[in-house]
Amino acid sequence: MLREPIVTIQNLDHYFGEGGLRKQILFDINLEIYSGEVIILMGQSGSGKTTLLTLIGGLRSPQTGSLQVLRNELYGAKEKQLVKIRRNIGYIFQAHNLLPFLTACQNVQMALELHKKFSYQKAQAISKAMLEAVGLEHKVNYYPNDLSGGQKQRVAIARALVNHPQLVLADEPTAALDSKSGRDVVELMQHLAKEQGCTILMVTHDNRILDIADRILHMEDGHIVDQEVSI
Ligand SMILES: Nc1ncnc2c1ncn2[C@@H]1O[C@H](COP(=O)(O)OP(=O)(O)OP(=O)(O)O)[C@@H](O)[C@H]1O
Repeated sequence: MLREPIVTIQNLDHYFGEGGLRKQILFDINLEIYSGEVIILMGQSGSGKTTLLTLIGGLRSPQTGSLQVLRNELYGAKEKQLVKIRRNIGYIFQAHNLLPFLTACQNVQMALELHKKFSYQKAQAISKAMLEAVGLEHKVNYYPNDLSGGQKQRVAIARALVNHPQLVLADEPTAALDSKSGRDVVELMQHLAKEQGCTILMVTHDNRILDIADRILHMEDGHIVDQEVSI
């Protein structure tokens, strides 16, 4: 069976700054990511991992080359198109970015309501089910400040996956967690992603979770220098 890439990157460079301060950050990135893959992106601080992740996520615009995500070309795309593509991507960041004045359930529900396809009651039921899937059925009405770091990150995972996105981008999702919670959180992401058939691209410095990846990409000074495929 021919696998179709859901991300195709060709000759992508990226620069920050203007005039004399202009600095090249990414150099001729070429990459294909396939449906259902779990990919880990590693590399030293400043090597360009987050820049690449935010480009793929439509959070900044490509300046050169070609970047296709979920069959859309992002190079030259208008803000409106980028917003539409972002709705099909789940984001998980190091800081969970939960809204402190909303309960766990309301935080998840908010992501669903952006799609406006469900009634309030239906959205609430789906959000509760998602929190149950991440093992937080007893915490649905808790506020983020009353949850542990690992629990907050689980809520963030529930929020990222509740819309069944085809692509999940995670930037150091375990950085704020102890090793046991970190491991639990990525195993949960991997399990839910395989269940939903979505692709995960995760930036991490955490050597303890490398075994969950199908492929590991190494970045150095803005270049992808090496790829390892897990057996
Ligand atoms: N908005 C920006 N303006 C100017 N320079 C930036 C900007 N964002 C990132 N950079 C620079 O681009 C380079 C790559 O940053 P990036 O955050 O992509 O690296 P990273 O590999 O994710 O690093 P880390 O592991 O520390 O998060 C760094 O030198 C950084 O200082």
